Amino acid sequence: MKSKITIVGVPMDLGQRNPGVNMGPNAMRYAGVSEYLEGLGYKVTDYNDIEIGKAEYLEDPKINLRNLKAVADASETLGEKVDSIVKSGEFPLILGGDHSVAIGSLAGIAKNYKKLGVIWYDAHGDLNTPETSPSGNIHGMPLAASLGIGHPALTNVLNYSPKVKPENIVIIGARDLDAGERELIKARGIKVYTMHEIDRLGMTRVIEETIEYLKDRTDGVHLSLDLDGLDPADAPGVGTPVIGGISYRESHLAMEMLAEADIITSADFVEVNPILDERNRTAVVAVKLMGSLFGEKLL
Ligand SMILES: NC(=[NH2+])NCCC[C@H](N)C(=O)O
Repeated sequence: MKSKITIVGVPMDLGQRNPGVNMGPNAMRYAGVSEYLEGLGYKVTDYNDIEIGKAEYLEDPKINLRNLKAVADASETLGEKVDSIVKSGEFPLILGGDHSVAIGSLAGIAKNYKKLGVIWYDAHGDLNTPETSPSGNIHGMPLAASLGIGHPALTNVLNYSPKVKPENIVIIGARDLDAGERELIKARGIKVYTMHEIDRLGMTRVIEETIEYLKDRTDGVHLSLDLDGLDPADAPGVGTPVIGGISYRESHLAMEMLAEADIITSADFVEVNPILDERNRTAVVAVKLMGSLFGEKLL
């Protein structure tokens, strides 16, 4: 793991409809993210928040993409920032914001790798396109966009596409996949550990297999962790909760094993919504998971 971490806050809430997720970065700051990681021996710089535009008051009803322009603009800004962080040899830690922020993070990160791997830790696949999306919410589309599937304003951030290849992706925690997403997963051969596999195999084996799968085929691995991957009992402050999720402890185990294998080169933690939370619990969970990801030991 790199010894310097640069935090970028992305107060993005335009990729979905719940107000409050724009406060996610500050919720994690309030939970002490910088101090916590500094306590583990890292040099942490908080770049503060990138600028997010306004929700669109004039939407094009013909395209099923809410706030397309503002999300695309923010993705460009974030992409450039993240690219420069990677180039200066630091670990980019992106704090969301809704999951549409991953479009920008992946744009900036993937520029620096030939075969970037992605672990998508999430209840959802986020593999929708304007054609398949039941909601028009862009936070349900970032993984598809990064594969080069969807609207050009989202697939071509930083002027290249795709950012990742389907065979370099592992989705962990899926339990709410739309019909179009299931088709895409099958058609592109994306590796998915649904809750069913996690229950059957146990998290230990899921992560062992994930590491084994990604280790040789990739030259860097981005972890995109949506707090709704966890069970809402452990992470209630999210906009699209789905029951039957990954437990708090299983998630720590996953982070601990990833730390031990030392394969993660960048990360985003997204969808923390303090309005929907209970006394900032979900942000605290996020920060603790980061601790394990960055090597905190129980003993
Ligand atoms: N990152 C998220 N929380 N995504 C939720 C997506 C929900 C649903 N599949 C949609 O596309 O609208």
